[in-house]
Amino acid sequence: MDLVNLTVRSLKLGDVKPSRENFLQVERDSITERNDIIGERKCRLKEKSHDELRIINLAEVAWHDTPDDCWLVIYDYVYDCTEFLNNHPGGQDILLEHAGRDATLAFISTGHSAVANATLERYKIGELPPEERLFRTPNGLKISGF
Ligand code: HEM
Repeated sequence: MDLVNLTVRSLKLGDVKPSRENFLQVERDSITERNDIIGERKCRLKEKSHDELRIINLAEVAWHDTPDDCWLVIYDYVYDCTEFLNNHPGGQDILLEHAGRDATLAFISTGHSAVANATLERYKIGELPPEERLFRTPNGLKISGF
């Protein structure tokens, strides 16, 4: 495209004035889109029901203690953190130190945010059998507020 054509084109574009209504509609559309995305994320992070969770005991968790297969126990729930290793803001080494074991105290003492707690849900794959739980009683009641 030569210079004359370009100039004519930009003059034409300059004539198109965005109306206030168009602008508001674009805003409305983008807000609706954003709300849909947030809603979808909330759904995905919704707490898994007990029926969806597999009972996994500590002996089984212990087998998953490598960078290719890293499970952690936090608050009596079992998490497969393998895919999260490279994305953990605290680094992967600290997760690997607890691979195959209970990491609840380490997780609490680091003072993780609400975002971190919500992120956990994504990796939840099961829960400990009632007799191995520390934070929830066998009838499902929580012992501590978490
Ligand atoms: C699946 C389990 C875990 C998830 C989803 C997770 C998530 C996160 C997130 C989102 C952050 C950013 C700060 C925040 O929002 O709180 C963070 C930071 C951190 N995490 Fe974790 N974490 C997990 C397990 C652990 C464990 C077991 C430890 C062991 C001590 C740990 C140690 C840290 C540290 C030291 C930081 C701070 C990094 C910094 O500020 O430089 N995390 N984690």
